[in-house]
Amino acid sequence: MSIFEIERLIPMFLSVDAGNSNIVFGFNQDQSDSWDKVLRIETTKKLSVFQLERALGIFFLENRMEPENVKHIGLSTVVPDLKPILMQCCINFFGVEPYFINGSSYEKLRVKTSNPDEIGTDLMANITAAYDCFGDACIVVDFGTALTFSIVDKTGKVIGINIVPGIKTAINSLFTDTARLPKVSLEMPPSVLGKDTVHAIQAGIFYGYTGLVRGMLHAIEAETQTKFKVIATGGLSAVMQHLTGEFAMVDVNLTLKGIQQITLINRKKG
Ligand SMILES: Nc1ncnc2c1ncn2[C@@H]1O[C@H](COP(=O)(O)OP(=O)(O)OP(=O)(O)O)[C@@H](O)[C@H]1O
Ligand SMILES: CC(C)(CO)[C@@H](O)C(=O)NCCC(=O)O
Ligand SMILES: [K+]
Repeated sequence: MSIFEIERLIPMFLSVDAGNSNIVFGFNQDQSDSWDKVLRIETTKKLSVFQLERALGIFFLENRMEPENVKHIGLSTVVPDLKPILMQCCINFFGVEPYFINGSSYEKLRVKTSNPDEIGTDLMANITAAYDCFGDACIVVDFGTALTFSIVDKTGKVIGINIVPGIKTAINSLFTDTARLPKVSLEMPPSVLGKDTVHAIQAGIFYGYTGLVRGMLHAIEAETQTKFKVIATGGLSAVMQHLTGEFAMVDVNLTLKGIQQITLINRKKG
């Protein structure tokens, strides 16, 4: 049997994480913990089913993957308008109807929330995967369009959420909401003392967000009198290298994992 024939037999799970900046398609070879095949598509206002199918088609060709191998799909979207487009795209391209994560998806989980219809499904995916990993009091810090903190006690109860403008969102808002400030790249400046406008913004953002994250974690631990395991995720966790000392773990695939876990628990019969 050739390697390609073997690959053809391996069933895959697809987690779709539709956020405000990116739609992430993560492919997982059943139950294993590898998310090495990931397609990111920018979340734009006029995204069509056709555009998504074309992007998937190219990705599958490049990676020598077969749409028929995808047997199960879990879908989380925090952009309501994307739901019908993504559902249709999955049905057309894979012939599979996705499991759509919503406020009723959490009943069988070990984690509990008192606000299932309001909390973002991406945050619940993060929380599910983090608690599955630690089984203890934990905080998920997600560096996405929004910078979020999801706080879980040792019993798995979600005891709080914090939402802050994400790092890129903050940089972009300085550019769009002022007359003279430029759009700057996400780079650590040479010094905290900004000597020109670009460095002034970069230093403000990098040192400011470092302090914000440390300050939030400190305030949460002080108020709850609890020591938490802290796990970071989100594309921008990579640019906050100087914060790694704060985290027990960094896992950029946390949301994809949680989407898979919530889907499999709900799809299991009985
Ligand atoms: N390694 C990286 N280095 C720099 N920027 C990155 C990296 N990976 C992702 N990004 C950018 O970081 C931003 C955040 O990415 P991430 O996928 O965590 O969240 P997002 O999709 O923007 O958030 P949301 O899920 O809220 O839409 C995006 O604008 C993305 O383009
Ligand atoms: C906070 C974001 C934008 C993070 O992606 C998303 O989870 C969301 O839109 N949540 C809804 C509000 C809430 O979680 O309380
Ligand atoms: K995200």
